[in-house]
Amino acid sequence: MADPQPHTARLRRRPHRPGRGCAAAAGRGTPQGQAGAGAPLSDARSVPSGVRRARGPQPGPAGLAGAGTAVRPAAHGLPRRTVPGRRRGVVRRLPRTVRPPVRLGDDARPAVRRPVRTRLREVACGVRRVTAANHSGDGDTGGDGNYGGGHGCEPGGKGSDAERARLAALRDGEPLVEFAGGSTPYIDYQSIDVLLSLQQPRSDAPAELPFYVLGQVKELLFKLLYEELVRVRSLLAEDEVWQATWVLRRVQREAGLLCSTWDVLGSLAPTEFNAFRDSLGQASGLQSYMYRMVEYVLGNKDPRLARPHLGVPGVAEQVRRALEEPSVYDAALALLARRGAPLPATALERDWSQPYAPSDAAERAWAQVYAKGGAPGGGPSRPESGGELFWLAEALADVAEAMCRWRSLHLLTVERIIGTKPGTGGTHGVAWLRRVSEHRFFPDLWAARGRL
Ligand code: HEM
Ligand SMILES: N[C@@H](CC(=O)c1ccccc1NC=O)C(=O)O
Repeated sequence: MADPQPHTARLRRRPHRPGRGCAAAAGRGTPQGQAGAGAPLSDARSVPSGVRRARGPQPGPAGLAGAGTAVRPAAHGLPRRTVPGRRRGVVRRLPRTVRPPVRLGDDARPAVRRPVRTRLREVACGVRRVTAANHSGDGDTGGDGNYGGGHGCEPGGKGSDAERARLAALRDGEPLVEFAGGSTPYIDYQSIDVLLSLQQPRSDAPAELPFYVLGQVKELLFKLLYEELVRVRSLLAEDEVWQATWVLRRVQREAGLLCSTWDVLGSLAPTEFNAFRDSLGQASGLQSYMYRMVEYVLGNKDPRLARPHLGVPGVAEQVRRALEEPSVYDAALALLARRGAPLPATALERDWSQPYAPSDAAERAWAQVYAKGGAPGGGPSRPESGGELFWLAEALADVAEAMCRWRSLHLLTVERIIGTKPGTGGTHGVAWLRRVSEHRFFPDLWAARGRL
């Protein structure tokens, strides 16, 4: 069987040695003592290879809560206060030093909203919760049905069908337009003001805003994918195969959404991108911890790529957990074993933080699933005949394919924009992306095709 995981296999043959060699970040800042040619820039602050020694405090709240609570250090490779630009001096904004958390405790709900910056600062200090509804519902609007109290429908609280029906009838279907407390329920629900304060391009180049916003959109989708996949893993562990399959159906669509963002980025002319590329310094999507966590939960475990995150308080713990926990694929294999597939212990009890080695037994097990699950004529069988594993296999294949598409589109778009130039993250660019896009999530599931 051809090795479907050239990347991880290569890593096994040639272990990473910190501080050796030099990155190929030709002309872009100061390389920081990287692994061999084409290896990405990572935090070279003497974190040894492996992931067991995280640096800094690690609050490590459950799930993703607390992600991004860190007060950020200066961007690598760039002076903290000035960002070199190509046109018109181009220093418009300073790098942010404060980020809001994703979720904090359910406390401290001030009745009046303060400016976003103040709130961000409070949030960063853990004083308040970003998503807390700030209305107390105390400003009665005098019976016109607008929020403000007296209707039992608190802006920050729960509504109900009956409540909404009463309100719509009372106002003859006119929208609610007055809200007490200096905010709207919409802002309060999704922290829209905070969200929309987080776009801070570093140059005046017109194409930087679309690049910036699309980058943020992708991060949100990575986060969503990660959370959904963690749920899939739990459902598989609980033998809730149909429910897991149902969530995977949605995950495929979410990954499709991720793919369509390349339509927009692909419209950037090389010259448009070059107009702000220097402002990026050594920042690279390769340093996306949310993406790394998605790769890990899907089962592509490469401990070396956790390293950039190990010095980031609040992030290190999450990345480490994603690396060390079983993946969705590990959970699927355990399920197959519980259903009688003869899988070796090496596939079922192993160090989850290490790359998965494709297995002939697993390949045969998936082939069995297709053989059993397929109705006469090759169609899917009915659930009661054990066909749920067939549906699961195809849902997993859908997600694997969607993620491969995302990577291929990335590769294609990058080739179109920067050609053969090195990446900002220290790699040879397209050559790195080509190699990582060869990886197949759930490799035995792909290999099983050759047996059917
Ligand atoms: C459109 C302009 C973009 C270019 C030219 C570009 C280029 C590159 C390059 C050259 C790499 C290899 C690492 C390096 O040396 O930097 C890379 C990696 C990566 N980029 Fe992009 N990228 C772009 C947009 C994005 C966007 C919008 C995202 C999504 C947030 C993204 C996510 C990633 C990820 C996750 C990796 C790591 C892939 C892996 O190692 O598995 N990139 N990119
Ligand atoms: N690696 C890219 C830059 C890049 O991907 C990037 C840089 C800063 C912030 C986000 C980035 N990518 C994903 O959103 C490059 O070589 O130009």
